[in-house]
Amino acid sequence: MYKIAVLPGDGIGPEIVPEAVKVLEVIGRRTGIEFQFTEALVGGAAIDARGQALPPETLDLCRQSDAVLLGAVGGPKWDALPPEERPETAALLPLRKELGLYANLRPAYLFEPLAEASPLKREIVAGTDLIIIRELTGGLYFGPKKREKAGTGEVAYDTMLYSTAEIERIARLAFDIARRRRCHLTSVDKANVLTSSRLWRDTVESLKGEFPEVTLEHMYVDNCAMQLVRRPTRFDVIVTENTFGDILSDQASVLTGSIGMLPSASIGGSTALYEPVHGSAPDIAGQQKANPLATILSVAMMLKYSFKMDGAAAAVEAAVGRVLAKGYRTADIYVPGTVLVGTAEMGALVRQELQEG
Ligand SMILES: NC(=O)C1=CN([C@@H]2O[C@H](COP(=O)(O)OP(=O)(O)OC[C@H]3O[C@@H](n4cnc5c(N)ncnc54)[C@H](O)[C@@H]3O)[C@@H](O)[C@H]2O)C=CC1
Ligand SMILES: CC(C)CC(=O)C(=O)O
Ligand SMILES: [Mg+2]
Repeated sequence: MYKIAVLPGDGIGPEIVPEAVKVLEVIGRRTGIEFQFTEALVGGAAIDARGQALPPETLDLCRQSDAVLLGAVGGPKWDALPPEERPETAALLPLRKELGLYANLRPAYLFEPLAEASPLKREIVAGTDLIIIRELTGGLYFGPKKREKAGTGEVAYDTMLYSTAEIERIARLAFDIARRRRCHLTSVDKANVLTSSRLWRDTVESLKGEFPEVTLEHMYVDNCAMQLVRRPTRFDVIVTENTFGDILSDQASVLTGSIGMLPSASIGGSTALYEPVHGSAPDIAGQQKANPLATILSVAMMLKYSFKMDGAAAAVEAAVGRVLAKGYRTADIYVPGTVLVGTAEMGALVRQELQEG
C-alpha cells in the first residue's frame, strides 16, 4: 500500500488533480496495488481556510506519505499579500525545501501527433526528447533578499548563492541521468557574468572524469534559450540553476505543443513530489478548459520514480499517446480537424485507453 498526499491547491489545481488521481486508481485496480489518497490544503486555498499557505498538518502529511501530488498554487486573489505570506513563497518554496527536494526533473517530450500544435514548425520540433534538471532548493529563489527604503526611493536585491556541495549533488544526478539516456549533458549557466555561475561551471567540470561515457558541454543561458527553439533535438539532458531552469522549461514546453503537456518530478528527499510544470492558470480556472495531461504524466513519473512501477508508468504514457493519436485535444493543443474536449473528458479518455490497453 502506498500513501499519497494530494494537494490540489488553487486555480485549475482542483480540476486537473482529480483526473490524475483517477488514473492512479485504474492502475491500482490493474496491478492490485492499493493507493491511499489523503487530501490537504495548500496555497491560497489554505490561506482562505486556515490563515496560512502551508499549514503544519499539510507538511506533516507530506512527510508521512510515500509521494505527494500537487496541482498548483497562487492567483490574483493572493497577489497583494506580503511576500512572506503569498502562496508561492510561503507554501511552494518551503514545501520543496522542507522535503529536501533539490532536483526537479522536467522532461519535454513531443508526442508525435502534437507536432502541429506547436507554433514552431513540425521539422523543428519533430523528435524533441529532452529533460531539464532544475536545481530546486538553492540559487536565486533561496538566496538572501531584501527590499528597503533608500533616499527618496527603494533598493531591492535577490542573491544567486550556491555552495560546491549543492552544485555537486545536482550535477552528479544529471550526469547519472545522462548516462542512462543519450549520454549528452548540457550545463547551462551565465559564467561570462555571474560569479555563482563560474563556481557552477568549475564544479560541474570537475565531475566529468567520474562519468567518462557522458559528453559534457557548457552553454550560456541566453544562447540555450535560443538553441532550444532553433534545434531542440540537439539536447538530451540540461542541468541548470533554479531560476534558469524555471524559465527554460516553460519555453521548452512550447516544443511539446503546450505547457499543459509538461510533467515534473521533484526528488532528492525521502518523499518525492509530482506536479505539472505550469501554474494555477487563473485565466481558465473553473471552466473545464485546462489540459490535465501534464498532471497525468506527472503521476506516470510518480509510478516510475517513487514506486518503481516502470510498466505502469509506460502504460499511462502509452494511453496518453493513443488518446492524442485518436485526435482528442483540450483547447491549448487544439488544431482544426481534431476533437475539442474538456478537462474531465480528457481524463476519462485516458482512463478508457488504460483499461482497454
Ligand atoms: N508550481 C506552481 O504552483 C506554480 C504557480 N504559479 C502561479 O500560478 C499563477 C498563474 O501564473 P502564470 O504566470 O499565469 O502561469 P501559468 O502556468 O499558470 O499560465 C500561463 C498560461 O498557460 C496556460 N496554461 C497553464 N496550464 C495550463 C493547462 N494545464 N492547460 C491549458 N493551459 C494552461 C494558462 O491558461 C496561461 O495562459 C501565478 O499566481 C503564479 O505565481 C506559476 C507557476 C508554477
Ligand atoms: C513560484 C515559482 C517558483 C513556481 C514556478 O514557476 C515553478 O516552479 O515552475
Ligand atoms: Mg515555473
